[in-house]
Amino acid sequence: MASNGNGEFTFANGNGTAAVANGNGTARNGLAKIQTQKKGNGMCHDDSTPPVKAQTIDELHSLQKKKSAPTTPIKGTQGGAFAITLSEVERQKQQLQSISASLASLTRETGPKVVRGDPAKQSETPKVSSHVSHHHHFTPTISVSDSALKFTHVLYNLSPAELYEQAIKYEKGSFITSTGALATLSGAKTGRSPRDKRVVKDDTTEDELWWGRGSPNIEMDEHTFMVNRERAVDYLNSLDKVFVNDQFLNWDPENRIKVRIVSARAYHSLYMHNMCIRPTPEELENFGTPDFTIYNAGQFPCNRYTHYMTSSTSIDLNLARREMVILGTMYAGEMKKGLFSVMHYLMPKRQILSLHSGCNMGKDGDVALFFGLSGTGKTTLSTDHNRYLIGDDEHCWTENGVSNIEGGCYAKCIDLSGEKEPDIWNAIKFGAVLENIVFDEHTREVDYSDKSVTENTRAAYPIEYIPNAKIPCVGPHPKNVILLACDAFGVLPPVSKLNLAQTMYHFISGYTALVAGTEDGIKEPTATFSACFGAAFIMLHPTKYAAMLADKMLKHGATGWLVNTGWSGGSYGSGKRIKLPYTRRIIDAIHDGSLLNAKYKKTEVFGLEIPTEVEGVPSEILDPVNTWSDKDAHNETLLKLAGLFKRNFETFTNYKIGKDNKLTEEILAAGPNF
Ligand SMILES: Nc1ncnc2c1ncn2[C@@H]1O[C@H](COP(=O)(O)OP(=O)(O)O)[C@@H](O)[C@H]1O
Ligand SMILES: C=C(OP(=O)(O)O)C(=O)O
Ligand SMILES: [Ca+2]
Ligand SMILES: [Mn+2]
Repeated sequence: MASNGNGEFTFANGNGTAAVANGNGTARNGLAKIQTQKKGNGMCHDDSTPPVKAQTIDELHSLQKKKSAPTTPIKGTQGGAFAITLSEVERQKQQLQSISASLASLTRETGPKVVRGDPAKQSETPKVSSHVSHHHHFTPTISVSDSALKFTHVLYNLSPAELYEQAIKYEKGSFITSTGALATLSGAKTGRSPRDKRVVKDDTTEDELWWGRGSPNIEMDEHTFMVNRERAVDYLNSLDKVFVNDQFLNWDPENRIKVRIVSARAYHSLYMHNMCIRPTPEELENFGTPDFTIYNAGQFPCNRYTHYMTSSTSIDLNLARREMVILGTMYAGEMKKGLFSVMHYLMPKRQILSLHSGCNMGKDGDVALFFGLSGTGKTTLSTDHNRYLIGDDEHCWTENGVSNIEGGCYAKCIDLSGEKEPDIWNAIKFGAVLENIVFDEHTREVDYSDKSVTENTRAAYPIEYIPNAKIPCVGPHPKNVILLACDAFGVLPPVSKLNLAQTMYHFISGYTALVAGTEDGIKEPTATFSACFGAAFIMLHPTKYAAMLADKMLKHGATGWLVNTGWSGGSYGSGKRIKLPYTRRIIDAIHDGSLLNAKYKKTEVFGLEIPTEVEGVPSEILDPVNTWSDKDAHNETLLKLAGLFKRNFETFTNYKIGKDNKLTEEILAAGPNF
């Protein structure tokens, strides 16, 4: 090695001849020239790029992360860096105390000690906060349990990127797909467990809620709730770390609910980050005490020796305590739909109607609601490239119009295709959670047709991932109320115009059909009736919601429609599902008003008004009987379904709907006649 006199060194190459630098920095023999320069201190430096401003690797790594911009100081503190620091410290302390109170055992006097941050990052000096009961002052005694000595690390409102890192590092089954979504597994449960959803029956709820036959509210007592709550809290505190999300529900600022979700998995934290409304830094600063708290200890089972427990899963709602406990299921939809149940209790108390529906708005401000049970098309049809998306699943209807309860969408993605549903397809990118999908182990490309894990594969993404989402997610009073039924019998028309009594009849019935093959033992289409198209989530008697809907539809002149997104040309097995583009044409014709003034005829048995023509849809499919080759089979199936409707409605014949008997009588008469 020799200096050439101007600070450059040349290296001898392999065959003993010196490589000579040429003018443009490349050695003549093709090897890159290594340039160095003599500095004042006589040491050698590579000056092709400015030197890094670090002396050690640790220092270098510390340069990589910039401190997040300081959030604005709490109102009332005067400017100056010192004041900001103080209030920031005080605010963080209050926040930790609030979380500590959430996680406190209700039987032990002290603990847990909560500390902010990842336990893996030892360098962070812990800001500890320990919950001390109001009744006792903390004095260490021998009765202090180990759990009171242990830190609970809290990962508070992490960003999607941080949650990705947590999931990938610590949760088996977490992967990044080729489009940047986080693929996860929800474990043994890949759908909701309605038979394990319990509600505390106390003096108040006994009178207020819907109990008994048909009701989704399976009773439990206060004590059993506390047993399960303690089990969940102890489990969460035994972990290295827990995730805490403080977020909002409902885009209507007057009726916004503050929710806290304490969970054990980054997957659950990211899911709720996407599904609830995300607070701004300022809103988070002034968050205070949550209105409702979820303890998600889903990995941990409930104790079968506990009273009322009938399986290892229990989803427990205590309205008085404003708490929900989840044991024995990691299906994320329990959290979303659990909070929806809470809204179905809180909102009607304020004369606000809560709706299990999608909602979108046209360019001219016309709003449509899409009611329907799981898989009937709420998400698919409310996500419409020509309209503004207000929300895909949960809404409120107030004196002022509609508002979305959530901040995200939860789409079924079995057989999802980019051509048919481009907006949902494109929303599955960085930040989106993909549950139980199957992907290529090398390319990480998702195979949406693969049902190996479950048929109920799902994508959860923030609503702003849909390009024409309406933010804030509110709109004026609905013009059209569309009831979706996926009729696997193939006898309901693709579209019917309903009068108010019919709308109420079908709303209370809440019909859809499960198809054979999805559940063991189901050999033919099975009718499901779920009052208000969401019996699993309502808390009051269905007639309460129905009366409110009738009232609002009448007042605002909304038109009801029944749309069959299910089978045509025969039942499941012989017929086919109605093509999505046809359903979309029908929905377009409802939105643009053309269907309101079309020519109609009345069907037999159900007495439904069906149009004779819809633009872009073959006219022969509009009356189902035309599509069946075996007319006798059609008539038989039609009567069979009508019978099921009748039998289901018997439960409601003794109830009055609304203030006058006239509406009740009209609704009873609006069902099938035969
Ligand atoms: N004609 C149709 N109308 C609506 N959805 C259809 C139709 N045919 C097939 N589908 C499929 O049915 C599913 C509807 O699911 P989704 O919109 O998520 O329902 P929901 O939100 O009501 O649970 C989607 O996978 C969609 O692609
Ligand atoms: C999450 C759910 O909602 P939907 O199927 O209506 O989208 C569910 O029912 O579990
Ligand atoms: Ca549903
Ligand atoms: Mn949906």
